[in-house]
This record gives sequence, C-alpha cells and structure tokens, in this order.
Amino acid sequence: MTDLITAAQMRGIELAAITSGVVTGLELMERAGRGVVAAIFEEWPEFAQSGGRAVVLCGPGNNGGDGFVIARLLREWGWEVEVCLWGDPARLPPDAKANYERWCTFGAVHPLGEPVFEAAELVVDALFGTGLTRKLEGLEKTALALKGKSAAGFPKVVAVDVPSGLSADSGRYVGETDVDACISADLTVSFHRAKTGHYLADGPAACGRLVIEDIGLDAFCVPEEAVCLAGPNVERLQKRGDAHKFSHGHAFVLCGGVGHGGAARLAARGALRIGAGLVTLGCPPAAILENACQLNAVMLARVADGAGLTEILEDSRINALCVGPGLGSRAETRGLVRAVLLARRASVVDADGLSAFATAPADLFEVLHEACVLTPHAGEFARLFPDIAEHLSAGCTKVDAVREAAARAGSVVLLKGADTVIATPEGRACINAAAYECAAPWLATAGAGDVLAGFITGLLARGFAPYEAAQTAAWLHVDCARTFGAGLISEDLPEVLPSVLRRLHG
Ligand SMILES: NC(=O)C1=CN([C@@H]2O[C@H](COP(=O)(O)OP(=O)(O)OC[C@H]3O[C@@H](n4cnc5c(N)ncnc54)[C@H](O)[C@@H]3O)[C@@H](O)[C@H]2O)[C@@H](O)CC1
Ligand SMILES: Nc1ncnc2c1ncn2[C@@H]1O[C@H](COP(=O)(O)OP(=O)(O)O)[C@@H](O)[C@H]1O
Ligand SMILES: [K+]
Repeated sequence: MTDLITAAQMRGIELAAITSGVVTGLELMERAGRGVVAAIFEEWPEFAQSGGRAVVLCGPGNNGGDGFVIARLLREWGWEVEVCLWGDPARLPPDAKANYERWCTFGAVHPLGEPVFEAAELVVDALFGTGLTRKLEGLEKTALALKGKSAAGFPKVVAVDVPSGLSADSGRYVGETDVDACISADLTVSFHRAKTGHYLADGPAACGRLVIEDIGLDAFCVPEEAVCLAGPNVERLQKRGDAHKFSHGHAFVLCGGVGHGGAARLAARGALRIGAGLVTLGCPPAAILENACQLNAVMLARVADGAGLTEILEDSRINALCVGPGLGSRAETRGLVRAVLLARRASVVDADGLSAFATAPADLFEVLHEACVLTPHAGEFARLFPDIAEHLSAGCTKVDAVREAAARAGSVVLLKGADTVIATPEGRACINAAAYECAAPWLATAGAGDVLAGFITGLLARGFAPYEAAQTAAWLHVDCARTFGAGLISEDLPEVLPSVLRRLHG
C-alpha cells in the first residue's frame, strides 16, 4: 500500500531525522536537489546527453534552497543556468542561504521579474513547496509565460515538491489563487512520500507526471494516521475451490418503479460479476414484467412496500443490501431505506437513498450502522453534510472532509470523483486515484456509480469488511474502465471485470 502524507507529517519526519543526528537539513536539501536532477534526466534522457539552457526560479524558503542545489548540479552537467529569486536573500532560512551563497560563487541571481523563457529548454519551479500558506500573488506573468510553450514543447517545466500555488495537502490552489497565477508542470518531483495534494482535486493536472525520490528517510516512520492509495485485496478476491453459492453470500438490490429499473439492474449485475453467490432484485409488483424481461441469473422478488421488504429480509441468508440506485424521490423512499438499515445487514446506501434524506440527514444517521457504506457523489454529499461541503469549498482537504462525514454517519463513506476518498468512522482513509497512469476519464458516464454500488454490495455479500469492500471495489471499478478504455458505457463495467480479475490472479 502506498502511503501518502501531509506537509505537516513530512515536516515531522524531517525534524525527527535531523534531531536524531543521522542527517543534517543541508544534506537533505542536497539529496533533494540531486533527486530532482536525476528525475529530470530519467524523464528526458536527451537532457543528460547535451547541456542546454535552464532557468531556475527560487522562492524565499527551503523549496528555493532545493532550487539553488539544482542550479549548481545542472551547471556541473554543462547546462547554462539562469537563477531568479523571489524575495530577499538576507531572509532565506539557513540551509537555503548556504546554497544561495554557494551558487553566488558561480553565477548571478536575478530578481524574479519577467524572465525570457523562449530560449530555455528547462524551467525549474522551486518557488514554493510545502510551506505555501496563503494566496499566491504576483506570479501571474511568470506562470502565464510558462504556459506558452514553443512548437517543440519547450520549455519543459519541472516543479520541485509541488507546483507553486498548489496546496500539498488539498491539491487545490491555496486561498483561491487564480489558476493562471500558478505553475503547471510537466514533471513534479517530490521527496520521501507523495503528498495527499498530489492525488486530490487539481493536483494531478498541475503536477503533470509525478516522481517520488528517496532522500534516505525510510527509518523515520510514516505516522499511523497516514492516508494510503487504495488497492485491491487480491487474495481475498479468490474463490475457494470447495465452496458453494451460499458460501459467497446473497446480495439483495432494491429497485425503483416501472421504467426506472436500469440503475438497480446495473448494480445487481455488478454484484453478481464480482462474485456474490446469489443476487436478488426486489421491485414493485408493477415492475416485475419489465425486470423479468431483462434478467436471467439475477433473481426477482416482489417488494410492494416497507413491510414487504422487512418480510423478505427475514431470510437471514440475504447478507448484503443495496438501496438507492434508481429508487426515485417517492415519499416511501425514506421508509424503504430505513427498513433496509433496520435489518442490520451489511448495506450500501447510494444515490436516491441518500438524497431522500436531504431535508433530514439525522433521520438517516440514526439508523446507519458500522456495516454500512455510503457512496455519495459531490452533490449527494453536500445534501447530507452541507456544513462539511462548505469546509471543503473553503479549502479543507477531501480526506479530512470524508473522515468527518464518516465519523458523523458512523459508517464508511466513499465520496466519488477522479479522486475518490474512502474513510471509516475511526479515521482510516484512502484515496482511489484515477490519475496519472491510472486516469480513467471514460468512467464519467451515466450509471458508472450504480455499478460501483453493486461491486461493493457483492463484496459485502462475500464477507469483505465495509472499508475493504469499498476500497477493493473502487480500485476494480477504475481498472475495469481503464481496461475497456475509450467508448466505455456503464454496462461494459461488469462485463470487463472477469478479464481484470484474471489478470490480477495471474
Ligand atoms: N521537509 C523536508 O524533509 C524537506 C524539505 N525540502 C524542501 O523544503 C520545502 C519546504 O520548505 P519551507 O517550509 O521553507 O517552505 P517553502 O519553501 O515552500 O515556502 C516557505 C516560504 O514562503 C513564504 N510564503 C508562503 N506563502 C507565501 C505566499 N503566498 N506569498 C509569498 N510568500 C509566501 C513563507 O513565509 C516562507 O518564507 C519543501 O517543499 C521541499 O522543497 C527539501 O529540502 C528536502 C527535505
Ligand atoms: N473523470 C473521472 N475519472 C475517473 N472516475 C470518474 C470520473 N468521473 C466520474 N468518475 C467515477 O464514475 C462514477 C460516477 O458515479 P455517479 O456520479 O454516481 O454517476 P451515476 O449516478 O450516473 O452512476 C464514480 O465512481 C466516480 O468516481
Ligand atoms: K515548487
């Protein structure tokens, strides 16, 4: 599992390393600079063959310090290097100042104005890293100039640690800084561990490609509350050879009325494909014919109302429930959701099942329990947790927002997006990032969320714990989309799952 850390956690690790005496701040800065130059040459091997012209933009903190190291090392590789500084050299922190002075023995340092980038093959953004605390102003001209590349795609822009203007924690532009005032990089090189902001919100688009360089801090532990990148539990996904269908659980998906069954059918198909032993779709009597015409392996049950549902759920073999996809905003929706949750089975509450409680979220929280997974998209999230959604708009990280929501709901919450975040009430959290080499833009298609709800339900039926089910399902969902590629529609997701599982199981 890849750990992701925050800027504060990185500072804690750095401090622990320096106070332990095994390394100095100056040595860490040297390793960071060396790591950036190595990553540049790895990304563009031609840059290591023949020197070119580089501009290094240094800021007023230690990110700028890394920049002075990079300038010196590029010069040693035969590059012609121009260095610009934002701020007063006298106020640089000690390690950055030492590297500034060292650079001054080789070349000039210009104030950051309007550098001429046309002739540069490489621009290094060492203006602000993890220490950016407020809205960035005054970088507009520089940032805009960097966006106008030559026909050959030069200059290549390399961000040190994080593109300047972006929060290393939230992946958003700090203090609502204008996007045009921020650096967009071709390559971002960070140190020790990726930061949450590299994967959240605008992070991936601003970073370009992301490389993490080892700077020798592995002996200093990642804090326990670190977030990780979601991954599948591959071993748990295998089916035992001696098991029968009831060993893999019975999932029950509640369906909407006539003409509104597509979403629930997608969820049911997803639950079956991911390995639930049996899947039943429960629909109003009037919709039986419609569903019977569409389903084969998925079974059908009549559910006239909440009482009928409670009766069906007396079958204790039904061990995972999915409520919400296509359920509609009928008056009885709340009652049906409550009936599902009062059955105290592992449950996924999605879509209309969430929106039904927009005017009374507490009525939902009251019946939720620890075996539930809520799967809102941003709109549904804002309806249930309006105050937390406001914090999110004000700059709180998506991880913190989802942790807070999960604690309030007393259930696992999965907040969708290209940067899906999953958290437990106790504060465990992961990001399922459809970004960088795992980007899955074709997943933005109607019904994709219904299939995800079905995948989670199917894994719950198979006995996965809620957090593990949500994490594995979200990862498989993105992998299905990537495996299918262009032209994906939601019906394809369950159908491509077998090939994804085959690949996983080698
Ligand atoms: N933490 C670590 O272990 C390591 C950190 N290193 C580097 O150090 C960086 C962090 O250094 P710092 O903490 O000095 O932070 P930064 O260099 O990111 O910036 C801090 C400086 O910027 C100023 N500032 C913040 N927001 C501003 C704004 N909007 N406008 C103008 N000035 C603003 C602050 O007052 C401070 O002077 C990392 O990003 C990384 O590049 C590396 O040297 C390697 C090791
Ligand atoms: N650009 C994107 N990249 C990756 N995944 C995406 C993207 N946009 C949406 N998704 C995923 O697609 C699904 C959409 O779900 P949802 O918004 O509920 O749609 P629907 O209700 O139509 O099923 C979610 O799992 C979400 O994480
Ligand atoms: K930077």
